Amino acid sequence: MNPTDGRSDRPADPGTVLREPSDHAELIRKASILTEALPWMETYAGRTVVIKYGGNAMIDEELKAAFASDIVFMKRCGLHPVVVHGGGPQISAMLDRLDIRSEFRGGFRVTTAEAMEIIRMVLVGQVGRELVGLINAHSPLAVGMSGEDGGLFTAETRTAVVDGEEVDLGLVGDVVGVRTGAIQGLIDAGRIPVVASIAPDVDGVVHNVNADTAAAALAVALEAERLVVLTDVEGLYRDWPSSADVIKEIEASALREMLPSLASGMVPKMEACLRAVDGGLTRATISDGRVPHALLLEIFTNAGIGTMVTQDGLIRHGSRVFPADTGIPADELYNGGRP
Ligand SMILES: Nc1ncnc2c1ncn2[C@@H]1O[C@H](COP(=O)(O)OP(=O)(O)O)[C@@H](O)[C@H]1O
Ligand SMILES: CC(=O)N[C@@H](CCC(=O)OP(=O)(O)O)C(=O)O
Repeated sequence: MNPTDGRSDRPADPGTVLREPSDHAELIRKASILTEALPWMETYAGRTVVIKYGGNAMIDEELKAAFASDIVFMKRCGLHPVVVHGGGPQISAMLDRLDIRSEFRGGFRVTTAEAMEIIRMVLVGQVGRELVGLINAHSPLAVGMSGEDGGLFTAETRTAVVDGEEVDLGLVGDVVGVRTGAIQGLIDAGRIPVVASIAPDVDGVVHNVNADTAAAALAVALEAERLVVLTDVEGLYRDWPSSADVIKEIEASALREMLPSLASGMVPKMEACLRAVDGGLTRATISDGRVPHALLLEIFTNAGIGTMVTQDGLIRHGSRVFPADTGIPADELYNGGRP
């Protein structure tokens, strides 16, 4: 990408133009945004951040391009982004075109062997390819892979519980094993892994894994610093669908209590956040992927956006979350100190 893009309105010699006071205010505002980002860059430098990019947040071309540039921005700031993508709407569209019926139970797609072939084709051959292309339009950093590559994921067939009853989902899997070697190799080589959420079981039978589930399993296995799930709502609503009251922050135990009352796509998402914090991440966030550059706002600003799920017993200072028993003065923590 041409680094002078967006600067074409700049005078050839900025020194010849006396800027209006309002320009100064605008410039100071821009500078303050950059300085706000600095402690976050320091905190996250060299750290792995797993980002789940949901199919519903992927249907707008401009948003997709903004997402790709955010990922490259993170990489250039010294973070190690790892993308796990969904593709639910894209899978549904292709299954419809081919006249293959599919339904969701408890937030998971009931998957026949026939549907599985299409799901694999759409996730690996279509959605993943497109994301890799969008990132690589900036720099050739992204490498696509799926849970089948390098033995990344091992799946086990899972069921769902709907209205207290166990439901058979067909070839839907949970991730029971993660071999991080291939991903770590890519990270070490300066690449950005872009992962499709399908996975073979021990017999090599490929399963359809919800992308939130896959992202959480990968974040835990990589001992990632953050899991950010981008979706098509502002966050977790308290009384959805009757209210749009977004829960800004919730501890794992409170979320566990809320889980049985959640509906549709939020079930795998919140299960995934719990899995991440139970597995050692201090927090996992659901952010609104419909907001351009939501990822930058979540990672590099003090306020962040969306719903943050934290381990129990964490304290907050600003929007940063640290274990309560670190004994480190809050001011030090706020300035980028790590427990
Ligand atoms: N409590 C809730 N708060 C927010 N959204 C909810 C809630 N319960 C169910 N949902 C639904 O979950 C959807 C997000 O899940 P999903 O469609 O699978 O997204 P994605 O494609 O990003 O994985 C929302 O669009 C909303 O319809
Ligand atoms: C088992 C299951 O439901 N798998 C999902 C996989 C894709 C996905 O998770 O896509 P989103 O993130 O866009 O929802 C599906 O078939 O739709």
